Amino acid sequence: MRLPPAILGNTEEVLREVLRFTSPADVTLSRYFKDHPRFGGRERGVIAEAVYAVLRNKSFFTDYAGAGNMPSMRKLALLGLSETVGIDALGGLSEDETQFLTRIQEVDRKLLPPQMRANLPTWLYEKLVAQFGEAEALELAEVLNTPAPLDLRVNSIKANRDEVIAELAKAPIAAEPMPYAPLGLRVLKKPALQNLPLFKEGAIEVQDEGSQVLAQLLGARRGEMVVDFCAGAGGKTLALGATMRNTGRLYAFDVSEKRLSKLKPRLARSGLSNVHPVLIAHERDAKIKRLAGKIDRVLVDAPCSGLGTLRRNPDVKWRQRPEAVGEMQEKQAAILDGAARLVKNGGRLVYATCSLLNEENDFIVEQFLASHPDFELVPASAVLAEQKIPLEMDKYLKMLPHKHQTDGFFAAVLERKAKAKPAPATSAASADAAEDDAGEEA
Ligand SMILES: C[S@@+](CC[C@H](N)C(=O)[O-])C[C@H]1O[C@@H](n2cnc3c(N)ncnc32)[C@H](O)[C@@H]1O
Repeated sequence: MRLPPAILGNTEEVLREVLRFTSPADVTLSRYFKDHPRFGGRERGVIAEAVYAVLRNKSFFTDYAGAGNMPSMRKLALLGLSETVGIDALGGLSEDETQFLTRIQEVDRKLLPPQMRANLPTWLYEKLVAQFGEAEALELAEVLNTPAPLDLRVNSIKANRDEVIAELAKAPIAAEPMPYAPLGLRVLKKPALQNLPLFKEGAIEVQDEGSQVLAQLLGARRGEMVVDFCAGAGGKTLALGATMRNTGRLYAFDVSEKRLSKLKPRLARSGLSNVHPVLIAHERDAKIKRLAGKIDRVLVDAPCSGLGTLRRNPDVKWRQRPEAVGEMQEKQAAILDGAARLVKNGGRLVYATCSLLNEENDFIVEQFLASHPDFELVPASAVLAEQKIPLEMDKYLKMLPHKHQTDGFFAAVLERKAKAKPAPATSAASADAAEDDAGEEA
């Protein structure tokens, strides 16, 4: 079905605003749709997808939209729309516009210069090539520039995976179990879920498979004291609460009141009563102090560049600055250090990000281990085996879009060494051992 010709002008209008990069693209789009309430669901979807297509392909599109007399923003809007719905669905195009789109469709994108093919800013392209090598960086970039699938987590407090598949099928919505997350389902199209009883009653939550695996890596158990240090709107908190079978105590800390407030309705739907949201001022807040050394498991899902989520947030690559990565590192190290104080002897601390950059991942963990000799790394491979998750990993969990069809996630499991029992001071040897122990704890 052909789209109304006016949609081109609207896409151009909102695109101009989005490409100023003064706020996240989803925020600008929601504001625009609020100001233009006449759009139906389909039109909103088409405009939003066209804007996202431009963000994903910006290097290539801007290069081709630069030449000629047609205004470049109109060309970008045309390119975004034709990428999403195809040229034939666009009504009222001039001959010039049709010719322009046909010419671009004929370009073999595989022959473009590598960075244009990757559609990444220079600084990021260079970092990814240095880390992965050019061939893999291009493979990664290609997947990062495609829309993410829709993943669900079944809330095991309310239902099991088979029940949810059967219930979705009645809608009818096709969903299949995911390979790594034991409660994960991938929905084959992208239907609206908000009005389904399954959603309203808290039997399902939208959550990327990688995020589900990451929560699982903490290994939270029934009756434990657990802290989700950077809980945000609670994506991982809800998964942890269900893993704990709604027992024990799960503190959800965050410095953002706005984000924590988004956790509240999700919590109400989930049926969990073991979660305690706590607004903290910073990672050394006095509210944290009283829990020092008492917590079994702490998750630090640290604030990061978010570059692992480009499939969902393609504007991030254009909005993020290389200098910001350095600022993030300082914050990440400080939060990890603050959170580590909570962990009891023998307890576990998981440091995680949704970044692809070693600087925010391996580097932060290595720096932490060097300055915290009372912690040691537990290889992710061992924890995944414990959790029966069929993923081949080494020291760290590294979920990658081109390998695992998830967002990019990093996680490291750190364990506070159990304090050795004081040896009876009857011999010189045991006195030496006690002294060594004291040195380690200092
Ligand atoms: C990656 S997001 C967390 C996402 C969340 N865990 C989820 O699964 O939906 C990082 C969070 O860290 C929070 N944050 C930033 N600085 C913090 C600090 N010093 N202490 C605790 N949380 C902090 C941010 O407000 C943000 O919500």
